[in-house]
Amino acid sequence: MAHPGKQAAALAALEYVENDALLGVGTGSTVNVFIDALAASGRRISGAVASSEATAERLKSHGIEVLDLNITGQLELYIDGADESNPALQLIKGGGGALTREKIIASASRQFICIVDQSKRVDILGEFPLPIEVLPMARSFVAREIVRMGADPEFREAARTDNGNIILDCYGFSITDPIALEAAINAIPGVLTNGLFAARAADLLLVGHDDGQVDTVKPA
Ligand SMILES: O=C(CO)[C@H](O)[C@H](O)COP(=O)(O)O
Repeated sequence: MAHPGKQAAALAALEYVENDALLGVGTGSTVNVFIDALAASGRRISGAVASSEATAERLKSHGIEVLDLNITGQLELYIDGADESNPALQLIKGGGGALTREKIIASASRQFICIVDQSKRVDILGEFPLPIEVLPMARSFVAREIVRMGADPEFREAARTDNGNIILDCYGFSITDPIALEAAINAIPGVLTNGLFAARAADLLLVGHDDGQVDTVKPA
């Protein structure tokens, strides 16, 4: 049973799904509730682009067709969770390691609705360690660059992304300018992407509370 706040946010997202929609679908426990609820709701969608192998498997298990982003073109709606959101709806994502595909699909979608429980809301991003997806041969080099930038990278042991890469979880970044930091980290050779969704923030945040209430939050 998912956390009640996650459950409430995921169910609220159903209201934004139109019949025959082509959806982008994120990754994680909140999204899993959304997928199961979507299937149970009887809403008919044309198909979905999945941000991870796990999400693709879950969608298929419900008989939802999984489509290739190269074929679909721009998507109307992307639904995904997050690890943190600030008032501008800039996010830290990647706790589940799917950040690169998530960022691609979010960027290829007209609207990005993010579903979280109340605990994910923060004033300043960075309490949650920032995940960075890195090509394996660049691991030590990128880690040294991150230390030079003032943070403390930790290799996520025994984890490989769906793209065959590794994750560095970075502690202690001072994220006062998320757009600048996102670009600076992405400029390090060997970095595929980092978990800051600042240049492409969410358009709407659905925040679920333990009592089942949901706040609908627009960027401040
Ligand atoms: O970014 C993600 C996966 O890469 C997830 O959206 C994020 O980790 C939140 O997960 P959950 O819904 O399980 O709390």
